[in-house]
Amino acid sequence: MNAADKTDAMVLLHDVGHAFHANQRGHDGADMLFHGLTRRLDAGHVYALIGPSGSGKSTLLSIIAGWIAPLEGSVERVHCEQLHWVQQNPHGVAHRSALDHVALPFIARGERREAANRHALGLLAAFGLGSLAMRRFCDLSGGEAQRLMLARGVATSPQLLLVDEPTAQLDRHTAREVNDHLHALSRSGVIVVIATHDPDTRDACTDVIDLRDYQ
Ligand SMILES: Nc1ncnc2c1ncn2[C@@H]1O[C@H](COP(=O)(O)OP(=O)(O)OP(=O)(O)O)[C@@H](O)[C@H]1O
Repeated sequence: MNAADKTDAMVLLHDVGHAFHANQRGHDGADMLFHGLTRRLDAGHVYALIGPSGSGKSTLLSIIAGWIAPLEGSVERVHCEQLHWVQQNPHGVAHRSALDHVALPFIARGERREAANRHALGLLAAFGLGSLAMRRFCDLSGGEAQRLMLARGVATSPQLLLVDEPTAQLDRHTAREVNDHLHALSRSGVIVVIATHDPDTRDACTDVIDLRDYQ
């Protein structure tokens, strides 16, 4: 997928607020995790979702995904039929190649193996994994495996890609390898939201949502 495939998908957050516990409610939002969050999320943008630990980043990802109903406000997902969530810890099939991991979503959508491999190789290259296409998942480094998960996420052709702390488990050098390739996400034409503590990840994104602005 590239910018030419950009969709008119969007997510509209209307005055969204959330609290899990009764004692977080009822003080005009003062004790909410966050409140009053109104934003429009557009395709082709990569949003860094930042804020201190416990401020509600993962919670907001789940609200955007529709897995948690916000206590206040509402979320409109327009043309967002397909979403993909990239977890903190890369999960793959140990003895399958990197290429297999990214080609499979194309094959599942009905592409023949040759076309699926061609599309998968394009995505692997975009995430700096072109030379590792035939390497088994179990032989990839942590940073390579995380980039593979991002490439596979794009391969599933979602309108909405949610990424939870992609560099949290990585050392600085490996984290930089991941951050250096995040621009490939903005070219994917997908709405991407990345919860992160990493200032380099934040800087690699096109937009920032800082939960401190909604406390
Ligand atoms: N299902 C739940 N029930 C009750 N409380 C919850 C639930 N999920 C999260 N919380 C609480 O809500 C707060 C926000 O959690 P969340 O995981 O969204 O924060 P975060 O900003 O992603 O944190 P971190 O940066 O440490 O991952 C925390 O105090 C957490 O304990």
